[in-house]
Amino acid sequence: MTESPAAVHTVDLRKTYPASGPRPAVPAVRGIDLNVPRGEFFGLLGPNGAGKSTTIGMLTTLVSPTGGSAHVCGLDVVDDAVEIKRRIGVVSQNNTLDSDLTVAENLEFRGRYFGLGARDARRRADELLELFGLTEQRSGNPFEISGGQAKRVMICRALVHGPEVLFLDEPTAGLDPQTRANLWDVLRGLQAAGQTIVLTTHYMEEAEALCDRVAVVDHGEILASGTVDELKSTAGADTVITVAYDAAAPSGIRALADRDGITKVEVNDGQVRVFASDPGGLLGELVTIGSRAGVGVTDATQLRPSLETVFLTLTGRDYRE
Ligand SMILES: Nc1ncnc2c1ncn2[C@@H]1O[C@H](COP(=O)(O)OP(=O)(O)OP(=O)(O)O)[C@@H](O)[C@H]1O
Repeated sequence: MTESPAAVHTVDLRKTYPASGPRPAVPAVRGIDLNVPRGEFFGLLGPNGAGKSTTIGMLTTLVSPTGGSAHVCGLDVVDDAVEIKRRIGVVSQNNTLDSDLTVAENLEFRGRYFGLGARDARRRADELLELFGLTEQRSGNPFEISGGQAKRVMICRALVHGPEVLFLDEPTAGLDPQTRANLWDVLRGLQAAGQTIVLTTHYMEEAEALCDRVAVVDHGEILASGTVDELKSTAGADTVITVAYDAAAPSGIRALADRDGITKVEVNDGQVRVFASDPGGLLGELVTIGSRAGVGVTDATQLRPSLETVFLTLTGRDYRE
């Protein structure tokens, strides 16, 4: 038996948006290699402007690459765009439901577009609406329901034709925490049923909560990829303590770098950042070292190992900067 091709495979994938008037060309994606096997829940994680939407745009055939190659279900995103569209479902960031149609009609029309007969399209729409707890909204206008419900309708619409890969661009951006948690449950359920899912997110905790594997993207490049646990252990298993002093950091601070359990100490004027595999008592010590030198602490944070500390370790920048 031949193995079916990977859900997503890219080699040195690139996109440079051309210059326009005074605006210079934008190298949004700068050589990305991805391999997403079937059945996986894969996440592209990065801050705003990292190139996530552009990457997903190329994989879903909406944006044409300017370099490298990308295959989805073994098909080339440039040469086989029509066939790829039949094999994938796409949920974009904004509400793209048709306001002239009811919620159910949005799904039925999509079903008809993909070749289902009227009765099958209606049955499929009803099935999905029930599965997603949207039966009560079936006759409503898709712009008169909550943001979370609209997102669920968009996911239903993307699933009408039974796509092999579901792409979601920032599915929970702008949703409140409860709605986000509900949507996470929906997505987990889909994966448990065998759906391959590729999502983009700028929420660390979303990638951690959902994804089997994650690629951390910044400035159009992959900084690191792997399971969340792999990322934490290879790229930043450290707790990161940041302390702001009210004057230049005391000179004794740098000596901490020689101690077991401390990976790195960064001093930037009054701000000190300590990366530690064993952070026990360290925060108190940073305060004490300061007060001995007559320097007070104005702010202190301690981040436990997470994708956030991974990002900090990889880029030297706070994730939300
Ligand atoms: N159509 C376009 N024309 C020119 N530049 C663009 C276009 N679309 C995106 N860009 C630029 O490409 C870079 C990457 O943008 P992209 O939207 O892919 O990032 P992102 O990680 O998805 O961020 P966000 O979550 O904010 O959408 C940014 O600098 C952005 O301004």
